[in-house]
Formats: sequence, C-alpha cells, structure tokens
Amino acid sequence: MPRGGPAVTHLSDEEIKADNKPALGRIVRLLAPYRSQMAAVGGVVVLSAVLSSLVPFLTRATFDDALFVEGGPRMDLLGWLVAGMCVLPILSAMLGIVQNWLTSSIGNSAMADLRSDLFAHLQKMELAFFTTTKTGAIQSRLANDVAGVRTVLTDTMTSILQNSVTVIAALISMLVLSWQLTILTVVLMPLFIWLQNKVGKRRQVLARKTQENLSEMTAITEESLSVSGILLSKVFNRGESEVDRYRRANQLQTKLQVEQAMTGRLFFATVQTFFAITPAIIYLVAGFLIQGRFPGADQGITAGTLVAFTTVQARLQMPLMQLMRVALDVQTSLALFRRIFEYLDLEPAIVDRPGARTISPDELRGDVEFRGVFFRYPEARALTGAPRSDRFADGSGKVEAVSTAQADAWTLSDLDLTIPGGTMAAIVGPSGSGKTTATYLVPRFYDVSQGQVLIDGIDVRDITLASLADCVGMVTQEPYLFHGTIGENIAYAKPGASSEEIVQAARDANIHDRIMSFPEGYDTVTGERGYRLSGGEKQRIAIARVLLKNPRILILDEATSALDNETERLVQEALERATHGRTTLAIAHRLSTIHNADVIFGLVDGRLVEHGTHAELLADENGLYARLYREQFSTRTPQATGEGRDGDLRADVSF
Ligand SMILES: Nc1ncnc2c1ncn2[C@@H]1O[C@H](COP(=O)(O)OP(=O)(O)OP(=O)(O)O)[C@@H](O)[C@H]1O
Repeated sequence: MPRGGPAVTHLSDEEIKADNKPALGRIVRLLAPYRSQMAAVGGVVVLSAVLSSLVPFLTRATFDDALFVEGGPRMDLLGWLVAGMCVLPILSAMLGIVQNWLTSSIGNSAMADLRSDLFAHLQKMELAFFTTTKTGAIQSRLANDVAGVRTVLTDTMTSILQNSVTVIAALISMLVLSWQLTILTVVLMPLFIWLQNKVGKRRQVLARKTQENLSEMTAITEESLSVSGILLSKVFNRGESEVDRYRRANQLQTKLQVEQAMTGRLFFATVQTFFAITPAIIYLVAGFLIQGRFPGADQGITAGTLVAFTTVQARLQMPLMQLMRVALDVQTSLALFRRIFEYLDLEPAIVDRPGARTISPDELRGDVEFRGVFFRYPEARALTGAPRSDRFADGSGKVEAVSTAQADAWTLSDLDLTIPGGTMAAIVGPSGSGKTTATYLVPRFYDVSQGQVLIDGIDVRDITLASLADCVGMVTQEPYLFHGTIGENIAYAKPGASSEEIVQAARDANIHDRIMSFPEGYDTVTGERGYRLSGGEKQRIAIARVLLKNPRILILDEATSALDNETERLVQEALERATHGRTTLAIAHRLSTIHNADVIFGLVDGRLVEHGTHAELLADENGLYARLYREQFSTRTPQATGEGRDGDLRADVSF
C-alpha cells in the first residue's frame, strides 16, 4: 500500500509575484457566457446614472431660476422642479433593484460554473496529485477560495461599472458648472490612486496568507476530525496537541483577518477627511473667483452654481470611495482567483493519448505483460500556498530531505512479467518491495518511467482511460466505503444495477447472509469509510462490488489484517469465485491463498527475483518464496536471519 509521497514544495513571495498571470482577462472570460445579461446591467447602470446626474441641474435651476429671482419665487416652476427632483431618485432606486437582481444571478451562476469546472478538473488529476496534496487543502480551494471570489463576481463588477458611470457623470456635471472648482476637487486624485495601489498590494499579500492559513485549518479539521484522525488522536492521546495545533492556526487567522481589515483604514480616513473639508475650500476659492482674482472669474459664479457644485461634489465622494474600496477588493480577490486558476491550470499527468484505442471487456483475452518496466514515484508539483507541515520540529525540511533521498532509487526496476489471459498470478515479497506499485501501473494510476505495461499486446498508454477502467477491477488493501447504504456502496461499481444483480454479487461474495442479518439489510448505512462494519465485512462488500463490475482483469491487494478462521474461509471462497475465469493479479500476504496460482512472482526491492508455480518455488529451498513459506507455516515467528525482523517480510506480520 503506497504511503504519502514527497512533500509539496513551496514558492516564495517573489516567485508568486513573478507568476502573477493576468487573471483579470480570465475573470472576464468566465463572465463571457453572461454577455447579454451584463449588457442589460450596463444599460440599467448608465440610465440610472444619467437620471441622477440631472438632479444638480434641477438644483441650480431651483436656486437661480425659481427661488431667488426678482419679484419672489416662481412657484409654478418650483413645483415642476421639485417634482422632477422627487421622481428621478425614485426611478433610480427602481432601476437599482433590477440591477441587483441581474448581478446577483450573473455572479452566482459564474461562481457555480467556476466551482463545477474546478471539481471536474480535479477529478481528472492523477493519483499522485492527491497523494502529495493534503485533502483539506484541496477542499479549501474548492470551498473557501471560490466563496472568497464570490463578491467580486456578484457585486464588484457592477459596483465598478455603476460607480465609474456615476463618477464620470458627476465630473461632467461639475465641469459644466465650474471647471476651476472641478480642478480643485480632483487635484489630489493622483496621490490617492497611488496610495490606493500600495495598500492594494499589501492587502493582496495578506489575502494570500489568510487563504493559506485557512486551507491549513481545513486540512487540520479534515485530518483530525475524520474517523481515522480521531482514532489516531485518541489512541495516542494527542487530543490536546491537536487542539493546540488548531488553536495556533486559528490565532494566526484572527491576526491576519484583523490586519487585512485594518490595512487601508488610514488611507480611507485621509480620503474621507479631504472630501469633508473640500466644500469649505470651495467656498473660499469661490470667493476669490467672484472677486475676479483667478482666471475665469468673469464667467461669474452664482449661488445656485455653488450649491449645485457642492451637492455634486458631496455626491462624488461616495462612488469615488467605493471605487477605491472595490479596487482594493479586486486586488484582494485576484490573489484568490490566482489560487483557483493555479489548480485549473494543472495539467493532468495521465490523460488519453491522441488516437488512443477503446478496448471492450467482451473482446479482451486479458493478457497482461510488464516489459522492461522501470518506475519511480513522481515528484510533487510546486504549488503556491501548499500548507507546510508543522508536525516536524524542524518544519518541512525533514520531509523534503526524505523525498530527495528517495529520488535516486527506482521503486520498480527492469520488471518483466507475463500473465496469460484468464490465469492467476500472485506477487509476493517483503513489505515495500513494490507489489502494490506494480499493480497500479495496469489501470494507469501511474505511468511507467521506462518500459511498457501491455494488455493483449497493447500498451496501456494507447488505451483510453475510460475503457481501461471498464476492463480492470481492483480490490484494494483497505477497501473504501463511502457514507451510504450497503446497497449503494455495492452498486457504485455499476450505476443502474438491478437489486437482483446486487444481491447476486453479494451472494457470490459470501456477504449476503450477513447483510440480511442487519435489521435494515441492504439499507444499512455503512458510516464514513465503512467504520460501522468489520474488516472482513468490508472486504467482502468490496469483493461484491468488483463482482458486480465483472472486469476482465482483476487486481487483488489482500488485506494484511488477520481474520478469524470462519471469516477467512468466507473471504477465501469469495475470492476464488471472483478470480474464476478472469486474469487475476493477486498480492498475497497469506501464502495459503495462492497455492493454486498459475504463477507466483517474487519481488525484492522492486526487482523480480524468482517466478514459478508454488511447487517449483518451494523446491528452491533458499528462494524467497520457500523462505517466506517456511516462516509462515513452521515457526510463525521471524527467523534470526535478520530478514524477517521488524515486519520486514510482510507475510509474517499478517500472522
Ligand atoms: N505515493 C508514493 N510516493 C512515493 N513513494 C511511494 C508511494 N507509495 C509507495 N511508495 C514507496 O514505494 C515503495 C513500494 O511501495 P508498495 O506500496 O508498492 O510496496 P508493497 O510491496 O505493496 O508493500 P506492502 O506489502 O507493505 O503493501 C515503498 O518504498 C514505498 O515507500
């Protein structure tokens, strides 16, 4: 059974900056399917901006033409102007509701697309990706990061559009009212934009750190609060330290969140203050203008112009501040988008070759051949934000040191095996000799480094992955049952299987009677990973599953845990039925199970050291198999040769 692979490597901040791919273009592409709705949003926004920018002119007219005119207020005109000033905001508000509905549906749909794309893409990733990446980290990108960009997709886009239009409309109104006062109002804008950019960069870094930490927290939760994790922590009484580990990550999360929230506060306070004091400065400058001290004074500034101008200027503040805030949010979200795109950009290592053939289980003889196979586990991919291991006192270095040491050695070397269709081959060898690894090459969980694995003379890399999966079945060492009923777990092998087929498979796997003895029969819920069932029951359910699939080639990785005699007999019988009439590649820890194998291959350190039938191999007294056999059936304890110590020969530890 393969263990965790080499550690995921980490990128430095500089490398991340260098890798800042233009994510904005991709976000726009993500929204492309919603073009027409977006155009509608654009129309609504422009319309409402135009409506609201009419208000200051109504204000000016109110002051200059209706209120303060010679001979007293002109009430008829005032009535019309006031009516206009009431109707316009009402219309704008109604348009705002329509726009909210449109943006919310666009944003949520785009986010759902992103989540589905990411999930579908991850499904295509090879096994090695999952053995080298923490499950929690993957889940975190799917849940936390996608949720993190949600606001960008829902609100930000419209906020940018809406506020830009409002700002432009306000600026135009201001220019029409008085260009000199407009210059005064916008003079500090370049400084604000520069400051905003700086704050944005800082926020981006913080956002990435926050997400990394969040993903670490999800990983801890996933590791410690899963059934296996909680068992491990209870057995070794590590509950306290797990809580401690979580608490530390949690504290860091709080610190980062606060820092993120506080970054830019000073900036916003400055901008706000500037806007608050601008009207006072405007009045002062207006005084000078009216006195004719500045150019353009001859145009004259009326009281109405001044009131209208300060109204627009005050109205400019909100959208401008929002634009700056949104720009910051976008920068923050870009960091999250990059994390998502990084996963989307991962090329699955194992894919169909161009022109790959489809094989059909009915036409297959089932010959399996390993020809000069060399194999080494691939290095982990370099990803940003991969959670660092804090389980080692010296950080992640320890893990990486191990992976470098492994890098030179072949896990399998120069392996030649021939298994004719319909026969049974067994692989024996010490623990870690590469038995499971060899079987993984047949369904292409990994690709060979050199050489070929062939089915019916066709290189497995020239067969489509889907048809290969249809032809090869596997009972893994630790059968995986998902949280569902026993019936659903068996039927997973063949969606749409009839209940008769499921029962027949269970009967053949010697588990039907046991299932029927549960009060709820096939509707019994297995519990996560099948924890509510015994080891022997899980194995037989896994066998039933593979029987239902009825593959041409069957790989059996025998469980190492000992079973009582009766269960052992039931499993044995089920296995015999399962292997009947198909090519079987069995990894046997209990040698009693492989007496009848047509050929037995002995592996040591990934090399084939012997092969033959049970009788032939037993005849060579010094051979690996004969030694294993003697150890299992005579003393049942490791011999003093040294080879059998420390569970070195896996065959020993199962007894
Ligand atoms: N995902 C992986 N990444 C890197 N190395 C691995 C991985 N899985 C297994 N290995 C290494 O490859 C070697 C062969 O492992 P494998 O699981 O094939 O042995 P095995 O003979 O099936 O052992 P066992 O009988 O204990 O199940 C071991 O040294 C193991 O540490």
